Amino acid sequence: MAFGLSLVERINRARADLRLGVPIVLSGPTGAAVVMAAETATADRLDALRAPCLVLAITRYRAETLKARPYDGDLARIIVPHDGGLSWLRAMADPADDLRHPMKGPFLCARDGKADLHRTAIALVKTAQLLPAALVLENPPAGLIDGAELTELPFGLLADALAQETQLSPVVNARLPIVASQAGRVHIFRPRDGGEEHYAIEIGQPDRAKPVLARLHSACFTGDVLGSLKCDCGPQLNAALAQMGQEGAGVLLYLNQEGRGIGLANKMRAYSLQDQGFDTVEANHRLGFEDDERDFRIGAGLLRQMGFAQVRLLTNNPRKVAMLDTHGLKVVERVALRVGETAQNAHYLATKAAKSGHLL
Ligand SMILES: Nc1nc2c(ncn2[C@@H]2O[C@H](COP(=O)(O)OP(=O)(O)OP(=O)(O)O)[C@@H](O)[C@H]2O)c(=O)[nH]1
Ligand SMILES: [Zn+2]
Repeated sequence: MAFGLSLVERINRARADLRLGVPIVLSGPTGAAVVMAAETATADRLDALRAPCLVLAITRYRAETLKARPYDGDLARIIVPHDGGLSWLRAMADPADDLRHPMKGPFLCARDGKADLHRTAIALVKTAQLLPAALVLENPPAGLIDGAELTELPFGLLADALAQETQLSPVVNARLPIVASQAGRVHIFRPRDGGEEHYAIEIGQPDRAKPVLARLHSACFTGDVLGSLKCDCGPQLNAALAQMGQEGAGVLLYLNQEGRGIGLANKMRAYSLQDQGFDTVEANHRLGFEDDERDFRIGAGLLRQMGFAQVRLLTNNPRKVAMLDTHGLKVVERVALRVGETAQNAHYLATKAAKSGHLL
């Protein structure tokens, strides 16, 4: 069975399928369910799935915006109406036109039976960085999936597998002199689950026996690369590296968790909603996401793997401090990082302080 796929490998295949618009199958002892991401569904595949019990699973945040009943607490199961076509589906998943077409209901929401399968379907779609909305057809007719060669996942093992801490392996490291320091070194780490690679920029040779000046920086293409004035990421990145350069030692983790973990496409959807007047937290919620979808365990794991046990953490985000503390890193000091305030990001920073607990 050398070529038999492990669960992690199958989950990754499923993720790629969902991005392609290909359905996947979740199977358990009581039967199977077909799952397809709303964002990438095609008209013919939606028609193939059509049945009276076809459900669109969305998170409670999206349900609140749509005024649908989240009977399952954290999610709602909306029965797909018989005339609900692709444009209905897209409008349910994507809030871009909510303001132009505010009333999409009334909706019929399922409340019988369990929602575990739907919860897992949404979690899978999220990890594919698609809009968090999934079509779920339980007990599909045999003819629909037989011979279709769809990726099949054992439903019972999925929730645990998805919640597991990402294991990262070092790939390579090489010297990289940068403006902040001649003694820079970039390390590349690759997750064993086929997900995003993450990077560590080590400045100097930090003493592993002492607290290291550290930053967990989340990727921000718009801020780090383009010099966006909507956030403070670019100046924070440069200021953190500059301080490490001045002190002669430090480590900056560049975590590929763009858009607080929702991916660049979804972040730009959030920006488009911000253009309609919503703040950064409201925009995430209207899309159906939590305000922060990042897994900070990745940063903790990387620091531990690099031999660090204590940090002086450059951040204004108390959640980062708390997460490191609970995952084996002692934060001996929080070092404030307040740079890059502009007229354009004042509201964004104020929202993070008011709603996400950021320290001023
Ligand atoms: N979803 C979403 N993500 C955003 C928005 N603005 C910036 N980001 C992302 O937010 C992340 C910024 O994270 P960090 O720089 O770690 O900031 P933080 O959590 O405020 O913590 P500190 O900077 O350490 O204080 C990056 O991944 C950005 O891409 C936004 O309006 N919506
Ligand atoms: Zn940014």
